Amino acid sequence: MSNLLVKPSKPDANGRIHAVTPASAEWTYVGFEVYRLKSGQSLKQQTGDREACIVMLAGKAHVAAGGKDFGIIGGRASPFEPDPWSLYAPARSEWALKAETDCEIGVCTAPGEGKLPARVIRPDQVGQETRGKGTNTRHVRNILPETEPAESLLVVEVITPPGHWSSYPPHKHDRDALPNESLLEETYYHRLNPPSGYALQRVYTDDRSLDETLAASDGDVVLVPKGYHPVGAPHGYELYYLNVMAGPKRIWKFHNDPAHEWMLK
Ligand SMILES: O=C(O)C[C@@H](O)[C@H](O)C(=O)CO
Repeated sequence: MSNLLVKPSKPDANGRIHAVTPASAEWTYVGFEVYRLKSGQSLKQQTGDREACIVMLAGKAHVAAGGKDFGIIGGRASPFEPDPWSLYAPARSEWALKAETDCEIGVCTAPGEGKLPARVIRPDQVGQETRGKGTNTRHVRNILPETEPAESLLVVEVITPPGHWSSYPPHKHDRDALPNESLLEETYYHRLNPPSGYALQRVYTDDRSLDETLAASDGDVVLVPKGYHPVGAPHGYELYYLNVMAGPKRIWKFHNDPAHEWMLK
């Protein structure tokens, strides 16, 4: 199986089903974990030299970070529902969470020094946009875009309707060459509705030294260390994904594959 496709494991004692680290992904910046917690279960982490954005994929939890109690956040029953709640925890701090209901939680991390205060990111602070035309239409929720404070993390979730494509036409961001392109590693956490479906994701470079087409099932993570990374949702299956991006500069500047850029005109 491809090294770019990461299957969920059985939940460990803390409910963790994914633990992507810079070491496991063989890259430098992005870390990503998923926890499935039972109501009443608790979680606590020191952030160390990384900042964290804890996304409530589903369920409600009582949260605290940076010595501050933020009360109960969350509420949606699944990530296919709108209105994500998240918690930002700076580097060199501690965050804690107690599940008020069964929860699914994404922990997105990237390097930081601890320059910013902890905060809750409420649904009304999340910019929503619909991108594309026809079967390229998809719905984007900008949880932590470059216009909002963080040191290196970028976090976004996307709903791709059945039969549609997203991250399309194919684009890449793998060269530290601003103002034309930025270098950002990226993870995709895929969920399918209904869960028996799969998404198809291709990851490829111009010279095709990397060219893989992956079938991502519900709960899989796809790693995008470099290259173009379009995604298709087959007929009958709605696709949700959570993207985490980070690199040397906190700017999302992508480059479209010239072979397919014509469709934007
Ligand atoms: O517009 C989309 O379809 C989402 C993508 O931009 C996705 O967030 C991504 O690939 C970021 O590089």
